[in-house]
Amino acid sequence: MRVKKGKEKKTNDEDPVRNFEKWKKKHDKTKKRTKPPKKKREWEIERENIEKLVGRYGQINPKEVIKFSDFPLSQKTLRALLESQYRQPTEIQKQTIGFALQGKDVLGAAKTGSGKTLAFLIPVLECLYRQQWTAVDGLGALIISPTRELAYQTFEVLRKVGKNHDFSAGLVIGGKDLKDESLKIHRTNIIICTPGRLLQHMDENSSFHASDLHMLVLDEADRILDMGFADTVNAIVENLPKTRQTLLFSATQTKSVKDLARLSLKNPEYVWVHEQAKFSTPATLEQSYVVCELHQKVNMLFSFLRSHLQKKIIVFFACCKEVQYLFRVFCRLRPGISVLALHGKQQQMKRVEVYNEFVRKKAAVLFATDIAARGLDFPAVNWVVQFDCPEDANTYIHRVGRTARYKEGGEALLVLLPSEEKGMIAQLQEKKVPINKIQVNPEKLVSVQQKLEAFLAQEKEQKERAQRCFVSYLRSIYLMKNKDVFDVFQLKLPEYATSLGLAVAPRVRFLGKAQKQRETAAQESNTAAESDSDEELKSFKAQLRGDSKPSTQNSQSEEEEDSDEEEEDDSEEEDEDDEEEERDKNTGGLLGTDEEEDDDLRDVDLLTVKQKDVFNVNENEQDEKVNTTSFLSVVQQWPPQQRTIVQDEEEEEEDDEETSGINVEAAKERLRKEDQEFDKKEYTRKIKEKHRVRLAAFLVLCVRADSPGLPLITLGLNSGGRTNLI
Ligand SMILES: Nc1ncnc2c1ncn2[C@@H]1O[C@H](COP(=O)(O)OP(=O)(O)OP(=O)(O)O)[C@@H](O)[C@H]1O
Repeated sequence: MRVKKGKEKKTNDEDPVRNFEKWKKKHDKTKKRTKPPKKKREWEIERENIEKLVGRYGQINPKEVIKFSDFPLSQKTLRALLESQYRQPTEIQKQTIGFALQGKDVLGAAKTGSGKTLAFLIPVLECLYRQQWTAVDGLGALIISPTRELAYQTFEVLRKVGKNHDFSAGLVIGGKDLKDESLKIHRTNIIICTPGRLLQHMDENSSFHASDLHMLVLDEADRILDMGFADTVNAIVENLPKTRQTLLFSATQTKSVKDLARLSLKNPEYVWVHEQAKFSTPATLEQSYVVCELHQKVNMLFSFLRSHLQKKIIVFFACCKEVQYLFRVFCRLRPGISVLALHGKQQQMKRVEVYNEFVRKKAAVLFATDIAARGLDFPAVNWVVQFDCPEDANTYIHRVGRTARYKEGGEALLVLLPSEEKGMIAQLQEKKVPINKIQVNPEKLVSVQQKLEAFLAQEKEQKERAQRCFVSYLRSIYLMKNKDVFDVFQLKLPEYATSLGLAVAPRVRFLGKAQKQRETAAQESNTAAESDSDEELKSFKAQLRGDSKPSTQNSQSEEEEDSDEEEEDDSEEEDEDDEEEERDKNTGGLLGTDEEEDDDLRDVDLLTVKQKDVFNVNENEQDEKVNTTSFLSVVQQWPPQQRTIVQDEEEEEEDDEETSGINVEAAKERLRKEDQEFDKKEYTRKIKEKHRVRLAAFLVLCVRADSPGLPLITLGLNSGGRTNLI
């Protein structure tokens, strides 16, 4: 058996064909083992992915896009969008992202709240991703925002949607040591900045260079221009490489936006999403206006807040001093809802704090100047109340744009003086804003004047604030360009002063001067009409007439004079703002809960709305007429007969306690005397204060130079969204 086996084996080994087959098999195996298929490196895969994406750019058809994933976007961006709950692009995003990916310049205009921020952030991220941009490549994209708040907000969105990328991003908005910022800027890939600060870096920071910049974004271009940054932006644009791509976004199409577009864009694609739209404001926004005498406005606002305790409301005012004063007194009046204030005289950190607090709160009222009007995205705002008439229809549109954002519903109430109604409504009509006239139920109107008088009698500082509020409001009206809407001489000043709690209207020097100029001009124009034969004299008088109008220059000098004074107490006021808010948190803000049940009922009650379709939008509602007479005949009474009606008993008692020790008539008399003395003392005080403030400002500057501030927060947008302060 053994021999046989051995024999067989021998025979096999000797077969050359078999041996060759065996050898070949063995050799092949070895070969495979020694040379595994080549694994592609990460950057190669990325490059292939990029090539595939770019290959699809030409086929983008906005009409076929439903989800973000229908765009050829990187996985890193798509994942972040999904994680941030952005699934379907809005119209402006659908229509602009394709062009921007293809490398075209874009001029995009769309209603407020329509999603313009993502329309430029996605292309920015994709542009740098395509270039495989890294930290060492420096500045690749620049986003210019009109205000610090908007820059901050855009930065927050960028952190969300860019978290899977490895780019660094920085916020350059001023307020911090330039040198410190300079060191970080050149290592930052995406900079979000305000125009003034950026130009300062370009001018003063030798290490700043933007020679490799790929993309420039001008966000809220209309606002940038309105704020007087046209020259600054032009100077910035001149310093940037011509090869860059530029995206310009605006909520409104004005002539100056088109001028800027001509200067900064090359053969742009114009995307005007709502051009054909019937209305220029979101369809989900319900808009109304009410005509109210100036001296009833504070009462009206208080009554409004009392009937909307569970809502999130923004109230827009004409000037900072008005916000400062009314914020304080409203905190003390305890409307039953948390009151916050946001205005330009607050320091940056404070503004960010207030912004975040209002974002967090479910029900609160934010008193704000137009600083909050554009671009700021506060979630779930139910109401926008325009306590003071906006400068123009565009400002109106921006203000109301703080509510009814991204398919949400919202309501807007515009408060107009009788003298403002005709001019402003005509403007809104022209701008395709559907707005209905409504009226306030006079029975539900609560008068707070006695309480204000009592506050002012108790605190001299409060009285001075009321006086500054009075003067500042008049100045803001006086400075308005559109005299068809804003006529300061039609305002009833004594009544207005009383409505703020002042016994006597403060003297307003610029109004006195303007009044004299008006009279002179009127006389001269009469004389001119009589002597129309003398051409030379006529033109001279025409010149005089021109001079006599309240010119901006004149008013500016007044403004400067007063602004010195205004700045005096800023830091002081801010501290007090904090204190007052603290007090509010502990008191007034808590009152809301009791009122929850009948909130909606009162809402209906105060605005017993006899809606009138001013633009004949709803033809079948035409028979509902507005009846303003009953309301006005009651509310114009003086002294006011009404006392607070909408109050719970507990509070009524508390209020009585608060005011019971005060004889209001005696207090008024005392105030009157004080006011007489006030004018005399004012001049001396101002001079002293100016010296004090200059010294204080100098000290503050010295301190600030050492203290850390917000502005340059350079963040790595790397995976996990870690925040790296560099
Ligand atoms: N595709 C989307 N899906 C869901 N929500 C979105 C989308 N795009 C934007 N939003 C949300 O809509 C709101 C408005 O967006 P954004 O602030 O970009 O509007 P905007 O057009 O810039 O407004 P404004 O002109 O007032 O600045 C934001 O809360 C944003 O998170």
